Amino acid sequence: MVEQITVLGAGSWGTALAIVLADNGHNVKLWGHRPQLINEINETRKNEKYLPGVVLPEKIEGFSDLKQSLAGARTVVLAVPTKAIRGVLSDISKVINDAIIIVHVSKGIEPDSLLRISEIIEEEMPSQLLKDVVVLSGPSHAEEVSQRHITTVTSSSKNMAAAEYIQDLFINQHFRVYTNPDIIGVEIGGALKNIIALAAGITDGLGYGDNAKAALITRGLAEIARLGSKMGGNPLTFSGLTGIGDLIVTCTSVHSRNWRAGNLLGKGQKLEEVLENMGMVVEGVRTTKAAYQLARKYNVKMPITEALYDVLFNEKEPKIAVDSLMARVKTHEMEDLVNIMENR
Ligand SMILES: NC(=O)C1=CN([C@@H]2O[C@H](COP(=O)(O)OP(=O)(O)OC[C@H]3O[C@@H](n4cnc5c(N)ncnc54)[C@H](OP(=O)(O)O)[C@@H]3O)[C@@H](O)[C@H]2O)C=CC1
Ligand SMILES: O=C(CO)COP(=O)(O)O
Repeated sequence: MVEQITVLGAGSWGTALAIVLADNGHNVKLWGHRPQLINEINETRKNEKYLPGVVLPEKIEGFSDLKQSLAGARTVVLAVPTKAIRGVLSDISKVINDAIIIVHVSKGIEPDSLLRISEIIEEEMPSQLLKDVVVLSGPSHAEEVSQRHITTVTSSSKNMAAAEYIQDLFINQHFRVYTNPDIIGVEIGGALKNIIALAAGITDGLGYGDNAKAALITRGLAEIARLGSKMGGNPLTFSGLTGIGDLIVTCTSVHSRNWRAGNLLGKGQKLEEVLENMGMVVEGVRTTKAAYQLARKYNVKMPITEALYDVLFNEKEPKIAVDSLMARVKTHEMEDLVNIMENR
């Protein structure tokens, strides 16, 4: 069935997902807060800053007026950086009258409140305006999705019927969507992989090789699963697309902004300089702060996160942080896994 869907956020991911939906025959209203970018989208069928060279299908119409973009919307895809989410939700609730399904695609955790994005949505939206919250997450760089390269993601919600509805809207021959009822595990995996990608960029920037990256991916997964399971996620979710899958793609792809930011840090640039030059969101920085706080709250060992926290926020030299990780007290590789399985 052809639907009308609103995508909020005209950056790389919002625009790439609008393409998937338009390819599936849906009418897509793409909202961005900068009128100049929206004019460019409508007049040239391009979004050169975020997806250079990609031609946007005619079924995508750009809007800079939020109320107009939401008129008649039943399903709304929220594709803005996590730090913008509360503001955008508050604006949405002022301009809609009927309940909507929100599909969020952002990867982060809010520092201090330590809330996952679906929890922020439930907190911020009046309940009579919110039908369901679904998260769509997985190994999916916008650059490749916009070129119809094969991609797999996961749709998750407390309400499996809603997760399946979103699966149906997005799935096609090159964008395969699975479902998973474990929204906690899906959101935690998607958010925390950015921390490990920053660390992988740092080790690459320092000149270490593939062994270091493999170590980060596997030991990173151990600490993500350790925290995520304590928070109520299913340990098996971390071996799926939104866990190891997203870790692999983000730690190894030059498309990753988190990996690129880490790489520049490893080469000696300062954090402020790196973020200024990126021009796109690097979610892992804020999420490192949140994960550091979560590790303390849940009393979970997260050595990679803690080492990165010191590099980002305590001016620790990346090389010294790596050296201290390697000099930690020796331990049993599977200790974590045994504990996770026994605690369930
Ligand atoms: N890019 C990717 O491959 C993927 C990204 N994601 C996630 O999607 C989320 C969005 O990332 P992505 O699209 O890549 O980020 P980008 O940096 O590419 O784009 C972010 C967009 O959000 C806009 N924006 C920033 N602040 C606000 C605000 N207060 N109100 C409205 N719009 C705002 C930006 O506008 P402006 O131009 O003014 O800065 C820009 O259009 C992130 O959480 C990311 O982790 C998930 C999967 C894949
Ligand atoms: O989440 C992503 C791929 O799955 C995008 O990662 P970056 O934000 O690091 O580019």
